[in-house]
Amino acid sequence: MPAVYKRILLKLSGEALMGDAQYGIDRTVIERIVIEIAGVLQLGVEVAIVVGGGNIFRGIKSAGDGMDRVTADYMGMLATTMNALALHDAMRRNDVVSRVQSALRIDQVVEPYIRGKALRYLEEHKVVIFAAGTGNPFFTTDTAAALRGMEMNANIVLKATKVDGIYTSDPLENKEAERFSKLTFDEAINRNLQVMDATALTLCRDQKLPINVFSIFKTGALKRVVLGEDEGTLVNV
Ligand SMILES: Nc1ncnc2c1ncn2[C@@H]1O[C@H](COP(=O)(O)OP(=O)(O)OP(=O)(O)O)[C@@H](O)[C@H]1O
Ligand SMILES: O=c1ccn([C@@H]2O[C@H](COP(=O)(O)O)[C@@H](O)[C@H]2O)c(=O)[nH]1
Repeated sequence: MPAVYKRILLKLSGEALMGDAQYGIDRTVIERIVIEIAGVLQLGVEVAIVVGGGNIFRGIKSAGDGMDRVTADYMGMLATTMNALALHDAMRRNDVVSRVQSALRIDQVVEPYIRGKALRYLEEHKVVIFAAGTGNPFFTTDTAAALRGMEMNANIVLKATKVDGIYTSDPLENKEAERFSKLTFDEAINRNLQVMDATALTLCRDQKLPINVFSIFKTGALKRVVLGEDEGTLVNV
């Protein structure tokens, strides 16, 4: 069966990378994610990735603890860069060719974000991992995923997270919550469902870029989404 999307922007939650631990990166989890990604590359799909940083550092929490918000946000963006490097390394070990581009300049470590170069890598079927979010404080990696998704002319943003879709309320806190299989952007925004930030949803709505929220822990789920099967929650106009 052919893939229904030629190019995807995969948003990987930082928290998903820590598995059952309280923080950091679980090597087994990251290896499993790389194998799932390799599966969709085999279908000929071009893969761009934005990785979160919640497993290492979340700016808004530290700002709440008294730290300067902008400083905390820069630390958060650096945390996403650590995750990007870990992912890049796991890909190398599994013979998946990838490149990391950072929205903040740290040239000795990774190359800077250059749109044309990223597009070329994707055309060459190299995975491009975008680090440091948007490069601006007061944003999130969900918004970076929407932004890079649009810049890369991706067909869809796939939010890979710990839960298998969007629910009426957080399923990790409310066992009675029910999953939506489809939602419009307006429904997702107006219901304030908290699974993705409103800036990201609004950007995707305005550019008519669909989103699918699915579980990265469910084996084969990424492939099923790419094949257009009923998996996770699809948000569309
Ligand atoms: N209505 C809802 N439906 C589904 N999940 C929800 C909902 N409300 C809150 N959540 C929570 O949102 C989480 C998804 O966000 P995620 O952990 O991917 O955060 P993130 O900030 O994008 O990632 P990171 O860990 O990189 O900071 C889910 O794990 C779930 O617990
Ligand atoms: O564009 C961006 C992206 C992220 N940040 C900061 O990084 C952390 C981690 O990102 P998550 O999306 O929460 O995984 C975030 O809390 C921000 O502090 C940013 O400032 N700008």
